[in-house]
Amino acid sequence: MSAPLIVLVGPMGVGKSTVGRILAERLGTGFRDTDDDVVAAEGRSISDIFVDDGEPAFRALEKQAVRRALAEHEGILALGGGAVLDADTRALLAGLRVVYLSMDVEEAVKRTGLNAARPLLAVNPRKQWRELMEARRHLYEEVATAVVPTDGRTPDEVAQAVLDALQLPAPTGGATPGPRQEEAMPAPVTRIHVGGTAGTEPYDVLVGRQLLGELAGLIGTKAKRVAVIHPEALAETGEALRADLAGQGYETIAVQVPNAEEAKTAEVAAYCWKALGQSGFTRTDVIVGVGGGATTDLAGFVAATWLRGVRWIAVPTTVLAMVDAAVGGKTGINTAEGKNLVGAFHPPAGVLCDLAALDSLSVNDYVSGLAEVIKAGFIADPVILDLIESDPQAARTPAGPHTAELIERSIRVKAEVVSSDLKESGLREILNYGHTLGHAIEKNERYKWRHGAAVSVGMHFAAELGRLAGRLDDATADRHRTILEAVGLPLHYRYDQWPKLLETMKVDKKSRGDLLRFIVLDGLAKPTVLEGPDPAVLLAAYGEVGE
Ligand SMILES: NC(=O)c1ccc[n+]([C@@H]2O[C@H](COP(=O)([O-])OP(=O)(O)OC[C@H]3O[C@@H](n4cnc5c(N)ncnc54)[C@H](O)[C@@H]3O)[C@@H](O)[C@H]2O)c1
Ligand SMILES: O=C(O)C(=O)C[C@@H](O)[C@H](O)[C@H](O)COP(=O)(O)O
Repeated sequence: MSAPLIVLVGPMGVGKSTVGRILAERLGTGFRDTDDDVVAAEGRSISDIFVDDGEPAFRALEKQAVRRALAEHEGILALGGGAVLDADTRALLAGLRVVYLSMDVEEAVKRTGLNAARPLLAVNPRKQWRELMEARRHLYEEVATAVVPTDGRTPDEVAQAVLDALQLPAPTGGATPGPRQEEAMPAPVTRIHVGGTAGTEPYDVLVGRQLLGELAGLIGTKAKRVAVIHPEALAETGEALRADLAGQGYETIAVQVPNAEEAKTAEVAAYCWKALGQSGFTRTDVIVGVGGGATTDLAGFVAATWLRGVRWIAVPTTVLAMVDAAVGGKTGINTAEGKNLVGAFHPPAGVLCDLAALDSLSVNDYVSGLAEVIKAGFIADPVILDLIESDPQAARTPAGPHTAELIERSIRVKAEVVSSDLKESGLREILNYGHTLGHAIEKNERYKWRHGAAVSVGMHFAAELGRLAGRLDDATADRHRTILEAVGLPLHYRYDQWPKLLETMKVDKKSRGDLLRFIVLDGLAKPTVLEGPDPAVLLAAYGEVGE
């Protein structure tokens, strides 16, 4: 992976571009400016972007431009004045030679004045400058390996001061080697392969950080248009992705859909189809679904149905979507009669699980995703259960010591199953552990419960059913309660709702005619099907769950 030789940060007007060009010339390397990148990608000035779209929109574009430039550029890189406001950007600068070019307020007002090309200083420059610097100075200092004052110096003198501060001699020929290359190691990426079955293409699930650079490669060169479908909560991310892809030459649209289950409706699917139709989306074009499982289920379904199937890429941003929803090609929407009743098997062309996305999840949504992780533990990989039980509190946050391992292990479980049975003709049914009752609870709650919470209650029920049916030992059945409770997932639901839940379970996708079918365990990691259980056993199992 490449890294810039020197990164220049500092306030607007300090001379990063002028000094950067001089440094590039002296060091025999190239110069790049992320503000220029944004302007080129958008075809508008920065002032216009601020005025038309607002500062948050500009910051999102800037963040993508910085990320891309850091990954691609080996010379001198100047960042926009506010780039360091973003915590992810600051993290990306760790280990690089970063020089903060500073200047005092008098010099700043002299240099910037009422320059309309600098939108943040358009009114009362002296006061605004002070406020800006109060907010930013410590951030420049945080990322800098050297601070070089520019007051009273010519650009040539500043460039020399930078070389002196970094102890970099200007070479007599050729470029100076990149900075501390052994320290700027690429972040590890795990690649989990999903085999193609039933005439579908194989694909990979990538787990790591800074993965969005992989997107264009997955979209490929045959696509002319890309539609980024994202939920309201990820408006900034969706727009940043769209702008990044636009900067790479694709015609792009961002399609914002409601958060969570409200997106999984025929009306929202129709809204997406309309957006595709109006943009002239053809069979070679590509949909990117970025968001939680509800969004990836919808985006995949829209991809499956538009022109009878176009390629799509999943960018899951919740634990649940990474470990389950985005992998395996089950796409769909809900109807008034039940969960996921309309859908298609339509695998993605690739899945990018960028673990950094998890940092903005609410605890509730993070923990909800653990239900599917725990499911993978009970049906196939008990090491998952051991890891969670070793510190359940730590497992509740993305900062926990086993986050990446838990996610990767769960994806491997899913990948192995769907690689051999895409269309759920047998083995795949085991992934529905806890879902028969779980889906009925979701419907009963009009989808106000998170899927993971409902599946948690459903797994408790399945464990009790397995125990009462004489299949599951007490220790493993009890382990369901302790682990689910330890991470803060629910075990119980309203007892009086049983008749309604039973009715809904009759239209579960595993039912055959009037025969109810459940996934239960014959023992730890030994899932099996329980067909047509005695109604009295069902009720007794629910007796343990109902309250
Ligand atoms: N297709 C499958 O195989 C499969 C498997 C499991 C679950 N699912 C489906 O997945 C859905 C549940 O997915 P989920 O638990 O991810 O919920 P979700 O998609 O409803 O997301 C939960 C909330 O988090 C928001 N969000 C998403 N990413 C965020 C982020 N990084 N930061 C902040 N907020 C963020 C969403 O907008 C939403 O409001 C259900 O519809 C379920 O049926 C499908
Ligand atoms: O991938 C599967 O197969 C699953 O069953 C995974 C489940 O966790 C997921 O909730 C899935 O959407 C359920 O599918 P459904 O066919 O029961 O609607």
